[in-house]
Amino acid sequence: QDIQVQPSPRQVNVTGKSMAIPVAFRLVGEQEANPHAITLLKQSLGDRLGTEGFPLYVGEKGGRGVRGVKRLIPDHPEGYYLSITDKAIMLAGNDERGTYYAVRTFMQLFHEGHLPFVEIQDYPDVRFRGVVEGFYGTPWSHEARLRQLRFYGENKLNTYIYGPKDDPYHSSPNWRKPYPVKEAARLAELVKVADENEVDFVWAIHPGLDIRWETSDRDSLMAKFEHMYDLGVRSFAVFFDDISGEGAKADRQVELLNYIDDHFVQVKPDVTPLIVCPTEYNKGWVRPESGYLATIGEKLNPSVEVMWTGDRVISEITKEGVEWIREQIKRPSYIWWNFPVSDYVRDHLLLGEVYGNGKDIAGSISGFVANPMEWAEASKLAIYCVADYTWNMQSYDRFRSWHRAIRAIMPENVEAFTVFARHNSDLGENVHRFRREESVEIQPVAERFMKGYREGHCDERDFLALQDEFERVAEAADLLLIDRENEALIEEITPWLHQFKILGDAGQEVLAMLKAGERGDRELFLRKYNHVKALRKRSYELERQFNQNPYQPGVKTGTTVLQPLVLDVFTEATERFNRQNGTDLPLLADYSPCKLTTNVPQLESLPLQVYPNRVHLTPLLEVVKWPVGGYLQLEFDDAYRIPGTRLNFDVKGDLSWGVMEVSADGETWQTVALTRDTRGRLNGKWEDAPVKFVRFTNTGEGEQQVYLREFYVVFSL
Ligand SMILES: C=CCNC1=N[C@@H]2[C@@H](O)[C@H](O)[C@@H](CO)O[C@@H]2S1
Repeated sequence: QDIQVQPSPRQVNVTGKSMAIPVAFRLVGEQEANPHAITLLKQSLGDRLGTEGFPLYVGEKGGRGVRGVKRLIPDHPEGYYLSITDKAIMLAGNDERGTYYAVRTFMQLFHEGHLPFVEIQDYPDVRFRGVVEGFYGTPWSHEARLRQLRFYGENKLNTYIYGPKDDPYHSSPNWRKPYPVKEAARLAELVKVADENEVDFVWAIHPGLDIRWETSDRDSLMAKFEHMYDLGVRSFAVFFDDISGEGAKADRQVELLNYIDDHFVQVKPDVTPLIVCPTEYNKGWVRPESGYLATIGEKLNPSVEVMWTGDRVISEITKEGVEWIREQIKRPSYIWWNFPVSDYVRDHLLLGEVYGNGKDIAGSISGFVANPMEWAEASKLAIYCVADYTWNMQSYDRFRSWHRAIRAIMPENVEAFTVFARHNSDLGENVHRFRREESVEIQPVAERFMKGYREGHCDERDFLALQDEFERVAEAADLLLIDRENEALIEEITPWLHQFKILGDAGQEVLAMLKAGERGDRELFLRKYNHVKALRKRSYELERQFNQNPYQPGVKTGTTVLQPLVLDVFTEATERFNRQNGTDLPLLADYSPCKLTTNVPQLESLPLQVYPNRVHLTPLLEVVKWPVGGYLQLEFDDAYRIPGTRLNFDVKGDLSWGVMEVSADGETWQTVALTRDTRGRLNGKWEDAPVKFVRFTNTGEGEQQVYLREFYVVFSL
């Protein structure tokens, strides 16, 4: 039988034979072996484990128990040798963590009451593997973190980096302060559970927003690290990302990091290498003239790990890309992979396969950690696949891994969760232009069917296939809504499950409406027409009710294939009905009264949030570099009054370099006076003749670095 072990082991030799699981095991090596490995064994074997019975040897290279197989143990960090024969079981680690991983693998080999005779030699491709809780948005809860750490133990991930942007003790204003008692106790518990699961708990600090390059702040940072050390933390990181101004200076950063390395990390006996998240953390943001990366490469202690997100903020990691950055920073990079993070597309769930990263990058990276969604349980799908990919890249198979992840996370509802995940994986339009495949199997059917329908014929086979898919969508939503095996996951995705149910119903009904139209059954057509409109309205209301955040409020599902199909069929069938019957039933307008044009590179594909009388620009998390002459322009489909407009760039000082103007024709422009309110936001309004254009331009002397915190325009006829 083929051995199903997660992550996929490197070298497996099976003999095809197996034995019944012994009723008792004689454990050899308990005193010397990694105690967490022993604890795990006891948990899984229970009272079968004792001093009599089938010999079970456990221990690290050099230990008495595993003396005989010393040369079979892979000489790599966290490597292990495992063998099961009719004589004995051997679980031998190259180091303590290797022994723990040998036990993790051993536990997966019990199935159908048999133990296969097998020999495994295994070790990971990537040294540091895991997750960085580094997203904007609601930080994970304490319980969610505890579940994550146990999940990492099961999947041989050895790193969890704590760096939630919205934790005020990680970032400004309280990075200088110790945690309050309650939070401190919870962090101490996380460190303990991480340890039990052989996970390095890395505590990160994000001081760059307001750090002053003086000894007082340096001492504050050192004191905070001492405070975290006292809580049990043995791994540390400093994040200098998403900042501008003083905090972004490379030589200052390097001076501080080397000081921390020399006076803290290197002097404590048990602290792992310091990790830094640089300000220029992707190739798209590198300014050769700034010499930032050169300073890092030449002056930063070689023992410090440097994080990197790839060619862009959100990007696939390629061999060429990691070799380029390795040249710049004079060391392997520690990849911060921005997937499945969704803090820039918060109305979407990213449940698709993990793909696009090179299988040949292991030699040029020291770490690979995934930045997840604020939905901890839902992120486990991608995290499971990252565990498989980073442990054994060459054997990684994106579909096999994704399918096994679903089985691991929702064993009671594999089919339903597969349908749900299949149609909730793309991001839709977004400022980073990062997209993922979605609804891959049904997409060609939908495209072919719609093309044929527009040409006047309705392919019966495709019709039935689409109807079947929408039925499966509706079934999956209901099955998952009542699922009790993973309540934390269902709680996270419930808004999307309701939306998914509506989508399944709407799809079936719009196809029934099409059929009624084909048969000339007016009465039935109108019934279906009204039902689909009702479903669309329910969907719209659901969007207004759940997941309200200032960035991408709402609940999107099936946005790449299924939703557009429902809209296309509805529009086509309704237009036909109107022509045949001389009626003018309204279509489901998805038009937008406003479009954005800009010459500021980072704003190019910025989605707009359009409401009945307001249009919002999606706020950005990163620093926006606004060049001289850079403008951002909204063009409306009609002339409107502008009773209010607001912008907030979160910059100190005044905004004398910028001007807001309106125009009726795009030729002649009038300036809109802006007044600053108590929270530093600039407000304006235009009450004269209605206008079609609103724009904001940098008319100053130099490039400006701003945060696009808020920019909206209220318009009314
Ligand atoms: C290597 C450093 C990466 N630092 C980053 N900080 C930001 C993260 O906090 C965001 O979650 C992520 C996605 O919006 O974008 C950049 S990535």
